Amino acid sequence: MQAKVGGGSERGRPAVASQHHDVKAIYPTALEGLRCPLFQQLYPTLLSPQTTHLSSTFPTINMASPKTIRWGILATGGIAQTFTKDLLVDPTTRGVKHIKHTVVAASSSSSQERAQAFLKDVGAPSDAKAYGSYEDLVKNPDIDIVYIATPHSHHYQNAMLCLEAGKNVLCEKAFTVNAAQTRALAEKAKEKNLFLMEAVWTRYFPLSVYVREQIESGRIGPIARVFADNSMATNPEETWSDGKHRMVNPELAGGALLDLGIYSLTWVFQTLYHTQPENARQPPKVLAALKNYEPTGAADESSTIVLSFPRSKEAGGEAHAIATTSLRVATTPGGKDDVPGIRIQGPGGEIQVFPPAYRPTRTRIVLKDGTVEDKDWPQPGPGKGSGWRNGFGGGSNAEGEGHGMFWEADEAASALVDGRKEGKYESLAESILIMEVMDEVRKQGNLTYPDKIETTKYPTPL
Ligand SMILES: NC(=O)C1=CN([C@@H]2O[C@H](COP(=O)(O)OP(=O)(O)OC[C@H]3O[C@@H](n4cnc5c(N)ncnc54)[C@H](OP(=O)(O)O)[C@@H]3O)[C@@H](O)[C@H]2O)C=CC1
Ligand SMILES: O=C1OC[C@@H](O)[C@H](O)[C@H]1O
Repeated sequence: MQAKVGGGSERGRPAVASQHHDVKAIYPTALEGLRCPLFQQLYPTLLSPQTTHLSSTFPTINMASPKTIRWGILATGGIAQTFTKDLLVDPTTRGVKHIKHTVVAASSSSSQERAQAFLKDVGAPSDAKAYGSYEDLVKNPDIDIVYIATPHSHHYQNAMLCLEAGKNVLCEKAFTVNAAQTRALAEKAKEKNLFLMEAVWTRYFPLSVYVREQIESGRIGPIARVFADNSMATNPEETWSDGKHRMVNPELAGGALLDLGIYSLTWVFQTLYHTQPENARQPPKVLAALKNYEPTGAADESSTIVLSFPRSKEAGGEAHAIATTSLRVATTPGGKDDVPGIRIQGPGGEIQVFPPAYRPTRTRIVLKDGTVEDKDWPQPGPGKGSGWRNGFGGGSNAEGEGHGMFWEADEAASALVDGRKEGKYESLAESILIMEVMDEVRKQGNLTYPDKIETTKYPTPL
């Protein structure tokens, strides 16, 4: 039996970006919405029958004007370009009306000219400031939040610089080189009362929200096992023959694990860990095999991780996962998305997510009774998209799509508006736990990076 269901979009039909039900059809005005039975039951005294305008009840809420969040961009490389172009896509194209984003500054450690050229390339407002150092960027008083897009090796020092200067931070994955560094950043953010989030963009996709909801609804039963692969056949000796690229260079915390394996672990954690009630979440036991990339000595070319999550009997008992990553072999050798790199299995069936694991646009649910539900999750966009193309692993945006980095930016901006200090789909504690798992994998595989990038001493020149 083949079924097509709502949310996402059915194969071959136009995109439906939002997961929300059509509340407007039921409650045509916000005031009527607040008079619904559930709201009345929860807040019986908030609205009197005489209330005719929301402004009399919530004088500070102006529903007509979105709050604009002012971003500073730290570094001007590949992903900084993609992120910033996505950031500047009008949020209403994805149904987001309560916030807007603007770019007020960018900085490059190479030169001020490079930062200026970056701002022009991404289409930033003409009055955005260009800086030739990260230190100058964080002094700008008009920045609400800094997006950090340097190699992993530099995240700790760069994020500390921002937090010390009183800036909120969205920092690219992998958060840091090790768990001790993420812990130190989390403590600093707490001390300074600042927002801090790891930019694991995939967690914020409507597709990920849907997968977690399917698990939480219990329709395939308690999840017993997850397979998650994020691998690319890159031919590293040829592509990065001088060994200096961040993917293979130990000085830049190179290797598959921190760059690609983080997504395999993201899928394991967001399905097996994050879907559990908070008080039931327990760290997994970890067994790992790591193959070193010989030409540069200290960077993994492949890592394979077996995880065992303790669970109560009522919650289905111990659950297992296998997370894999490689720079040598691919999840889908032909570059097509025909192999489900992610399989989330319960006694009632399985949820499959098709590659790439970091930017999937297709899911399939296969139930025990033979039901198959396919869905497409195209990224909404401005009609132009960010123009992203993956230089070494294949893959690109479909015509007219955004890249999808705006979802995490929306979450960071919403958190600033709400006064929250962490991302809602991955807390700092969960980021730290995932870093601990990666520490353990490196320990079992004898992989260490140079002291200057493993240290928590700040400042340390790199
Ligand atoms: N979420 C996602 O989909 C992706 C995330 N990433 C993450 O983003 C980060 C950056 O990756 P990517 O943009 O591909 O990398 P790039 O090499 O393209 O850019 C990194 C930038 O960091 C700055 N930088 C500062 N110090 C150094 C240094 N010693 N060596 C190299 N660059 C330096 C440079 O900018 P400047 O000269 O302006 O200072 C450089 O352009 C990584 O942590 C990676 O994991 C990467 C790709 C996709
Ligand atoms: O985050 C990422 O996703 C896409 C990959 O191409 C890239 O190497 C990685 O950093």
